[in-house]
Amino acid sequence: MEETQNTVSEKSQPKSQKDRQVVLSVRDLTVGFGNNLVLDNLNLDIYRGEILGFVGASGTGKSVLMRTVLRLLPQRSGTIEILGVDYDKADEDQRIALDQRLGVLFQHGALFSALTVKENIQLPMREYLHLPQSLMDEIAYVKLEMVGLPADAADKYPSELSGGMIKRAALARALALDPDLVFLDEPTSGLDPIGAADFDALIAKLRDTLGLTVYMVTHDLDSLFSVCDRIAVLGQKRVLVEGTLEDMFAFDDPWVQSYFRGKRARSVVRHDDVHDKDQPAVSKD
Ligand SMILES: Nc1ncnc2c1ncn2[C@@H]1O[C@H](COP(=O)(O)OP(=O)(O)OP(=O)(O)O)[C@@H](O)[C@H]1O
Repeated sequence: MEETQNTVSEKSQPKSQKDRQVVLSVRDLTVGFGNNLVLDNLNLDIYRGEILGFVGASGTGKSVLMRTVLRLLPQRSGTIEILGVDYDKADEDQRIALDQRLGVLFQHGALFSALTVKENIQLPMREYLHLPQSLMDEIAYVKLEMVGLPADAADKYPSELSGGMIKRAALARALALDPDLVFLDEPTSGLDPIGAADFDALIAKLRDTLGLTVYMVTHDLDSLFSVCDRIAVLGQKRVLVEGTLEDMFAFDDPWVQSYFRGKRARSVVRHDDVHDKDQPAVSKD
């Protein structure tokens, strides 16, 4: 990241980070709609195996960035490299191969209501792979188990599931092709605190066991404080700051300060861990 981006300097990052593999690299990305410039020369890196929490005030462009990275929206300028592939320069075969290495959990799950859970999970397999039905069934049951859903959820329709089950079923679909990089758009929104904490724990477990890299757009302070390795804040049409929670606490910006040091944040941070009165420590419980 260039220093002009106001990112945390390399000195304050863990030393090993410099050697880590960049899985997603966004450079000088500009996206807009008519006169509405949403992202202006934005830069962002995500490293292999990390859970990156992406935050920002409502309407700053978090969804626009995610959708642009997923090629669902066009960019005006800039480059996006995922797993070493620049989609704009890639040929058809490279694009298809890249698409299979990405998993997406859209906000509210976005399951097809006319399909059962099993059929939803099998959609990516049908699109990209030519497998016998019996094998696709087997894989679907493995994915269900992976996300903590019972086998009998397979034949249910989305309308028969609770909000938490829909998120898990959508996650199972996102994992259908064993992706390297998973995009989660507000995965815990609409869940009660216990359901949200369980979902966070599931994401951390999947990252640990499958070696996933996770890009998580979230407003959930509990998620940021409990499972995210790094945080990036979107503001003023670019990444204002990226780094650890301590970097967020130290960053001099009114929105960042009120978000990470506000009343809501203070209720999540464990006060008995506070090292000094200006620098609250963070609970990882
Ligand atoms: N398809 C589109 N056409 C025109 N403008 C759009 C489109 N999608 C998003 N925008 C605009 O881009 C800006 C950023 O929207 P976006 O949905 O990315 O915000 P966000 O940070 O995800 O907000 P929230 O946290 O509320 O979900 C808004 O001004 C929005 O109106």
